[in-house]
Formats: sequence, structure tokens, C-alpha cells
Amino acid sequence: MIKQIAVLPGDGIGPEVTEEAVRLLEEVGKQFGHTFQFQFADIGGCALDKTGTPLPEETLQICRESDAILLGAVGGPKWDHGPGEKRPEAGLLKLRKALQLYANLRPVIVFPALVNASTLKPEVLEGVNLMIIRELTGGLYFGQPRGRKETDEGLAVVDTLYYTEAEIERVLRKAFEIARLRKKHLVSVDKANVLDSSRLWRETADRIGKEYPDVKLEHMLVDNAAMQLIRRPGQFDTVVTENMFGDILSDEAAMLSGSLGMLPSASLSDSGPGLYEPVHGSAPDIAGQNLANPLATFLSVAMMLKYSFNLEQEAQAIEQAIHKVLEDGYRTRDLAQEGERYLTTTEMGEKVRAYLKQEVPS
Ligand SMILES: NC(=O)C1=CN([C@@H]2O[C@H](COP(=O)(O)OP(=O)(O)OC[C@H]3O[C@@H](n4cnc5c(N)ncnc54)[C@H](O)[C@@H]3O)[C@@H](O)[C@H]2O)C=CC1
Ligand SMILES: CC(C)CC(=O)C(=O)O
Ligand SMILES: [Mg+2]
Repeated sequence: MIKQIAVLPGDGIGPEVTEEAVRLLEEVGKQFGHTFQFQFADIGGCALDKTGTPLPEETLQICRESDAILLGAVGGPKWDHGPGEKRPEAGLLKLRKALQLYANLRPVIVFPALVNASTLKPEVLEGVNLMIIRELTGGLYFGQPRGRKETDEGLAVVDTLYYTEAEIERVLRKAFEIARLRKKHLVSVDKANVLDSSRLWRETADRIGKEYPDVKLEHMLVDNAAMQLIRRPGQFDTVVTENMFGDILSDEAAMLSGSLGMLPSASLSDSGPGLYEPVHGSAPDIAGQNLANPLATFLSVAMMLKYSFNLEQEAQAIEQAIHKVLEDGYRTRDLAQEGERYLTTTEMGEKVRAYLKQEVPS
């Protein structure tokens, strides 16, 4: 199989983790007889510095012409004070919108070897395997009007939470389809006791739910969901929610798996390339130090192989290699216990490739 992959390393630790992910893909290609061709392009702060825009037209074109997109992360303190459209994050939002990547899949898996990496009790974490589906191209991050202005009462500011029924319906349908392939239990998270947008979300979920009688639909208010995720995460299988709630809940859920450096994601549309990126950001506090955990990006590569290329066996080979590396006690700094030795980003990359090649040390 020959596939074109657009690689957008971005800022901070983005280039460090994507470099290792590209090496991993090359290794998968070698082992399974595939050719992955990479086209690198700028996004975020590095694109702003070079071109004055966080998503250059050329980058968007490369993405449109690719079979899948691999992204590191964008942003950092250097660009934090620019106006909204001159922020690195605006480039990523624009890319998601332009490619209509409305369904963001964020699986949260507790690797048995990492049960002790979390601050939660092992018995609470046992068997946790949930899928958060976050709406990605609507809601507060996109609604208009937005911005600030001087008023008689001083400075005022507005962000708009806007959803059409069609936007809500398509992501809910995707969630029901995914729930059907899992444990057939879907929790729809909203704030229907306060927000009109959430009331439409809930009505739509109830309506679409009638087409999926085999899937048990439950509604949960977002504040309670945030608490339940920590109290008893095992009660969740598939979770669907709007853009900002999903953003926040998935970072929270990352702590079940031990680190934000463990959480991958896939952003999918109805046609065209999928975008694969770790859930974490550019981590300026550790950037340039070879300390980042690349496993979230590796797991995102596995999602790419599965969802975009239908290469189930290859995806499982990556997941298995990661399982074994962790079982054998290898950790990056974010996962290591106090005083425990840890691997750098590049060493973890080498280790996972070695396990993929079955070059397992005795
Ligand atoms: N998809 C994206 O490109 C995202 C970009 N951002 C941007 O990233 C910048 C930093 O944001 P933060 O709030 O600090 O969130 P962050 O996710 O970059 O970092 C939060 C904390 O987690 C740690 N961390 C994150 N990824 C890690 C990894 N792979 N290995 C080890 N530790 C890791 C960081 O060191 C930091 O302590 C901001 O400019 C923000 O807008 C934030 C989230 C997503
Ligand atoms: C545009 C990003 C900075 C938003 C985010 O935090 C995310 O997608 O997880
Ligand atoms: Mg986020």
C-alpha cells in the first residue's frame, strides 16, 4: 500500500514527537510492506513566523491532497499576545473547520502497567476503556460574534456558543454508530439545565436515539460528568459531547491513563483525510529538552492506520509494542515515579521500534 501523509509538526514538543512518529511509520512500512510518503508543512507559531499566517494556503493544500494528516501541537508563550487570528491555535481551528473534521475521537485506555502512574486507586482504574467523542467544528470556539469592545460600562467581551441542529445530529449519529461497535452504552454530556444549545443537543440525542434502540442512551450534566470521571470511570463506555466540554473532559480523563502524554486522537469528517494528533498541547515547559512522551502520538498513528488506511493488524502491532514496552517498565519522565530512571523522547521512540521489530531485550 502507498499512502501520502501530511506531517505538520507545529510548535514546542510537536516536532519532537512527530519526528519519532514518522520513524515509527517508516518501521511499520518496512515490516508490513507499505510505503508511506511524507510531506512536511508548517502550522501554528512556526507558520506565523515564516508567513504571517498560522495556516498558510500551501499547508491546507498539502493536507487536502494527502490520505491522512499527522499533527504535533501548536502554540506557545511567544505568540500568546497576538490578536485572535494571529494566534497559532487559530491555524489548527481553521484546519479542522476547512476539512470538516467534526468528529474528534479520544480514546482513554488505562494500560495495566500504568495503573500505579495515576493518582487514583488501582481498583477505580481497573479495566477503564472509554471513548470520548467531541464535536470539533462548532460551538464556542467558532461562533460569531466574538471579540471585545468599549462600552459605557467599560470593556465588554463576547464569545458565541452556536450550533445548528444538523451539526449536532451528525456528531450524535457518529457517536451512536461507535457506541454500537463498543458496549452499546452512550452517555451524552451537556448542560441542559442552563444552556439552550444543550437543550437542543439533548432533544436531538433523544430523537436520534430512537433509531438506535440497541444502544442505551444516558444524559449527564457536564459538572457531574467531570466528577463521575474521577469517582467511577468504569461506568463510562462511549461519551459524546460538544466542543468545549469535550476539550476539558478529555484532558481530565487523561489522568486516568497516568499522563496527558498517553492520550491520542483522531478527527474525522464524512470524506477526505483524517487528522491524527495527540490530545496534549505544545508543552512549552518541557519543549526542546527531549523529555516529551511520544506515546500519545504513536497511539494516534495507530488510529490513523486503523481509521484512514484500514490497516488493523499494523495498528495492533503498534499498540502491542507500547503495551510490552510499558510492561517491561520503560517510562518517559511524565510516567516515572519519583527517583525512577526514565527514557528520553528519542529513547522511547527507539524502544517502541525495537519492540515492533521483536528485538526485545532479555
Ligand atoms: N492541539 C494542540 O495543538 C493544542 C495546543 N495547545 C497549546 O499548547 C500550549 C501549552 O498549553 P498547556 O495548557 O500548557 O497544555 P499542554 O498540553 O501543552 O501541557 C500541559 C502539561 O502537560 C505536560 N505534557 C503535555 N504533553 C506532554 C507529553 N507528551 N509528555 C510529557 N508531558 C506532557 C506539559 O509539560 C504541561 O505540564 C498553549 O499555547 C496551548 O494553546 C494546548 C492544547 C492542544
Ligand atoms: C485549538 C486547541 C488549542 C484546542 C485544544 O485544546 C484541543 O483541541 O485539545
Ligand atoms: Mg485541549
